[in-house]
Amino acid sequence: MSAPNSSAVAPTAVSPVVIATRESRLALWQAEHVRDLLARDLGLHAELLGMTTRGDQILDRSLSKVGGKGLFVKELENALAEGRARLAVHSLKDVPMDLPAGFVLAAILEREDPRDAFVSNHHESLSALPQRACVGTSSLRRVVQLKALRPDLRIEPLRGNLDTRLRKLDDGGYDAIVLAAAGLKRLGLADRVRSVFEPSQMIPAAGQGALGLEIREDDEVLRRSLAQLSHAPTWLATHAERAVSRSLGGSCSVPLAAHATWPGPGQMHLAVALGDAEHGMLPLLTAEVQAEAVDTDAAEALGRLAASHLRERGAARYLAHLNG
Ligand SMILES: NCc1[nH]cc(CCC(=O)O)c1CC(=O)O
Repeated sequence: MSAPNSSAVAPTAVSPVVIATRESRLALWQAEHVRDLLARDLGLHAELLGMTTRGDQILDRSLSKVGGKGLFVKELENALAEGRARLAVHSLKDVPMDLPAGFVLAAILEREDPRDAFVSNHHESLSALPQRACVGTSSLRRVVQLKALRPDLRIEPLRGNLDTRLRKLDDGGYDAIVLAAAGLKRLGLADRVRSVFEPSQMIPAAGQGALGLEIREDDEVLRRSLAQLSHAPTWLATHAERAVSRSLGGSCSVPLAAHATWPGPGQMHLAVALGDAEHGMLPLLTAEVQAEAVDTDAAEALGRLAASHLRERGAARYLAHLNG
């Protein structure tokens, strides 16, 4: 990593904090949202630096086959390393479990709706779909859970940004598609949601609906400022969720679901599911754990406990071919 001198400069009204962002409509909305929070809550002036990442350019192949989520993040990190930007805003679920050396998550913002949404022009819900209906999604996590709920469905790949996916539905290519509710809400598209999947039915991805603010580890001034924006319950819940994946050695080619909630004060409940990426033939493995989780260590310990339950139930069989 190069040693940019901007880390010595405290963020002030006169030196804007440059926010590196992808250029999809959702990414821009999220970066603008963070820019507005910096102004409103911290009195900091920020500007956006739009970037096209490799992940955005690859539309024809399943992302998991070409290098995964990291593709969306790496180019933004390069901008941070080179001092072209101070801050990168990410959908947390697209952020790999372990950041490269020299980078940290300075804050995680309060989570938007973490649920998956059923979107269709002719059908109200998954259970209302006719036999052998065609559902679009390229998320392995959604594929294995949809198959567990409705083995008769034909599940077809669906890639592209939110607008592209909705257009492909409207063009008649699918009876229904499944998308994150959070993205649709952020873009003012909540009216496209016919029904939401309760997390008990379709467990969301680790970090779904939350935004992560990434900076250089040595940018301590900005780190202290941004810490004020972090939402503690979301931070703890998403650290538990991400610890499941880290513990299983997961990448995005693993159809892993992890979702933490707060059933009582200080009490965290964590639901996880693991499917079979290769052929979807193995039954969905699930586990639920609950414990007090008042700090990051306890939250991550709960994540590791959930992972150990999955391992006891045979997770190795589901993961074996991934390392081959
Ligand atoms: N995988 C792409 C992605 N990354 C983040 C979101 C939006 C929701 C979020 O912030 O978690 C989406 C769209 C989707 O999954 O439908």
